Amino acid sequence: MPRAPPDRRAGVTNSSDHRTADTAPSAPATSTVVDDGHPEPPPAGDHGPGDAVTEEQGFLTELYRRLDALRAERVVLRDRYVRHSDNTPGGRVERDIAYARHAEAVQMLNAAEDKLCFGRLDYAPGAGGDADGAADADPEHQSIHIGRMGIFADSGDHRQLLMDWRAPSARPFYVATAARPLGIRRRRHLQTARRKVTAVTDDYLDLSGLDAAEIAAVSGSTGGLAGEASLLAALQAPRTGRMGDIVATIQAEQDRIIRADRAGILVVQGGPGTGKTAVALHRAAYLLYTYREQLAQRGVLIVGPNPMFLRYIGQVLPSLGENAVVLATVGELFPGVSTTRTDPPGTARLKGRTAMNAVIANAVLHRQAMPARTVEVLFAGAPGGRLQVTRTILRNAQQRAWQSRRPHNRARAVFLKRVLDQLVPQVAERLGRGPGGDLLATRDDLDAIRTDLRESEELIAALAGIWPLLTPQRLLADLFADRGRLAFAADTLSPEERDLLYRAPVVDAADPAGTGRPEQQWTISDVPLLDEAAELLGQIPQSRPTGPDADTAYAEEVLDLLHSGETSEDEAPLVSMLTAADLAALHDDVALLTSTAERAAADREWTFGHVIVDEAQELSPMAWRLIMRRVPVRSMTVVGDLAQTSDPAGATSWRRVFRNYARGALTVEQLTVNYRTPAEIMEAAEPVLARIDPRATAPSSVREAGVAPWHRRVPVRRLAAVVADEAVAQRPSEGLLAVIAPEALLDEVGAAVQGALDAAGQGSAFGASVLVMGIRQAKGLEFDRVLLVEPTVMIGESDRGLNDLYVAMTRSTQTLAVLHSQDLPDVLHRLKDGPA
Ligand SMILES: Nc1ncnc2c1ncn2[C@@H]1O[C@H](COP(=O)(O)OP(=O)(O)OP(=O)(O)O)[C@@H](O)[C@H]1O
Repeated sequence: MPRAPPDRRAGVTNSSDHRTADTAPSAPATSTVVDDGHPEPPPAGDHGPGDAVTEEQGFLTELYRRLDALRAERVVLRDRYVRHSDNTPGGRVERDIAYARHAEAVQMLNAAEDKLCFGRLDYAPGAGGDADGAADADPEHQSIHIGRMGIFADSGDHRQLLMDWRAPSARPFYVATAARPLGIRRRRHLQTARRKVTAVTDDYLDLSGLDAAEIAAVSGSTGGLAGEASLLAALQAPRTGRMGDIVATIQAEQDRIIRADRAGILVVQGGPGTGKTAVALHRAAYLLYTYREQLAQRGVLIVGPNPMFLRYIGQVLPSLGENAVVLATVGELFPGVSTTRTDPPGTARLKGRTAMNAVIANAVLHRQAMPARTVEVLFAGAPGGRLQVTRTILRNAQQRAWQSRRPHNRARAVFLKRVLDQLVPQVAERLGRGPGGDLLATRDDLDAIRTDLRESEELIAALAGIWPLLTPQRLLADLFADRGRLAFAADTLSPEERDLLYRAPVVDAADPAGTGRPEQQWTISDVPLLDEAAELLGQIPQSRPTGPDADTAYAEEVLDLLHSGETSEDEAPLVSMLTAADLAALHDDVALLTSTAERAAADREWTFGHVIVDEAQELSPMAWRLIMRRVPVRSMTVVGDLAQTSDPAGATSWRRVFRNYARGALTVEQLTVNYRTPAEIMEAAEPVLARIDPRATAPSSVREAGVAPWHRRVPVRRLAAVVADEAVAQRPSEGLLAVIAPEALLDEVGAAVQGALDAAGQGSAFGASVLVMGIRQAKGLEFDRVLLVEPTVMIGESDRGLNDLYVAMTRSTQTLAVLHSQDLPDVLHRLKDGPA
């Protein structure tokens, strides 16, 4: 049963009762539906019954014919390149580039197959060239069809058959209203199934050309949300576990966010189901289309809360023909580490604090601490057969290394060089001094001594212990496993806080040193710390790099030396003309052979052209530091809901989160219409939201489900069994049922549900239609039905338990039932009594 939201076109406003010209009541709409057995009155104006569908079917058939032809052409071109190569390196590169280009085009054409065309704009008479996009319209019919991609006719004039939804000319399809028709007379929504038109709905935006009878015929019909019939059909459809695109039904204010300027940080705050994820993904597609040159090279990074969520959204961009995107959780943002482990709440909160910067910087400093007394090293050429590596020598070298301002691993070269420089005269002493007190050693003698010192294993081993090469993993594993190191590095933290960081080393045969096997212990909150450590440590210089890395490494090394004043004069002119990127670019032809997304995902220092963060409220301040390093241009879209924050280190204010990053370019938008959760469930969830934040307003639901959410109390010993029976009873024939339970009950409930499904002969596993999960996995997802178990325990499991309850309640698109043995939390008083 459709239900009008308070402001039907206002998906985004700054306050719920704010109306602008854009949100004025829309024009009437008429529908023609075929093949569902319920034809509605014919559209007024241009067509008789069924004419519209027939007309559009003719167009669609022609369009698919063209799509097939384009695909066939591209397949031929692609396959020709598989066979073609002149077998020179240049020829192979040319072949691979051409192959990749044609393969990508084929992929894009394949992706456009479903719902290729979903709309049409007819321009008002005289609007012609003035109307936005009129120049692209069919000159004869003054109309243009809108779809997933741009397609031109094969004929000589290369007439545009289909306009890409992202083109500026397609914009009126999403934003034109009766109050602001933008030169559009009629907007038509097409519903299609495979290659067949199933329904056509028209909005008349400019009634001036119609006579009184025509106006009467088109008035009094549905009106309201743009493309209401298509929208409601999409919203009512059973869920598949994969998010779909919304290109056909984007609402005006969602469109404003999708097409917002690329520069700066755009924060989209919105309650559950308001389309934040959908909008963020379509914005990525829009940006990749509009700024293709820049973004195809640098790529777009999308950060989501967990791997299940990334799988859920993973199809949306490919279905829009876009692939230059990296999807990752925070646990995957440090190449070489991939973790879903979490820390206990207190530890996670602490590791998320910016105070950890200083802890890590101190941990590095601790590894550069000089010994308390002179280090003696066996060396045959030294007086007495021992080198005296004094504290003065070491301190001088340490100072020079610090002055170089290089990260630890690269400053080490400066440190070693300075120590050697100071040891050379000590050895040269053996050759004696002249009458004036000068060393007798010649320049050649000094060079030979330096070489001997450099090759002395004893000396190198001694110095390696004083200024060791370190990976971020080694630094952190050593820090967490050693209370002494923690006491030095975390001196600003309390002893209790240091205890939270301490992690007893895992000792096993494969790790005799007993410092643990960090790769098995990393948690999501460690990942930003590893990244911070990587910044301070720098890469470990490769002794003999090969391939493209060799050029980059060499160039960087040379440039570093130049900047630190360590170069000899004859090196300077050469390097001053080059950047590291210039040198690395010599090998770009090789790099091209892997996709932007693959290269970006594997490179910690990769910077993206745009970064999108979903469920952004969950990120800690340390995680934000990591993300900001990936996007120095600060072109970002951040979507989230402060009322849904679960993470103990998560956000409570957007302005606070971005205070130090936005450089004045921060925009906060609100979404206020809930497309997912039915009104009955939102009503029951309102007191929960009011308890989380009394000032917050729940988003208004776009529809009702016709079923009130309910609860039932059962004895504790029967809880799991009752949940299981209910899951069997409610299991939908199409769509998904989620059982969301507190972590403490997950195993028991999971086993009971599994057993009941088996007993009922409904599949060996949960199959596709019943899922049992905790709140962390449910984040961002949606299901047709939700069974919520023991809310009181859920609330007690976390500092942000009420937020978790709010998230769990709002995952459903149809029904919600709560089963519990403990008292129902008072915030759930609006739930009806369920069946006994
Ligand atoms: N304009 C639209 N047309 C069709 N479907 C839409 C539209 N906007 C949103 N939806 C649908 O509404 C549902 C909720 O959207 P989405 O998951 O993006 O919301 P959200 O704000 O990210 O939710 P949450 O914060 O609760 O995770 C999805 O099924 C999405 O496809």
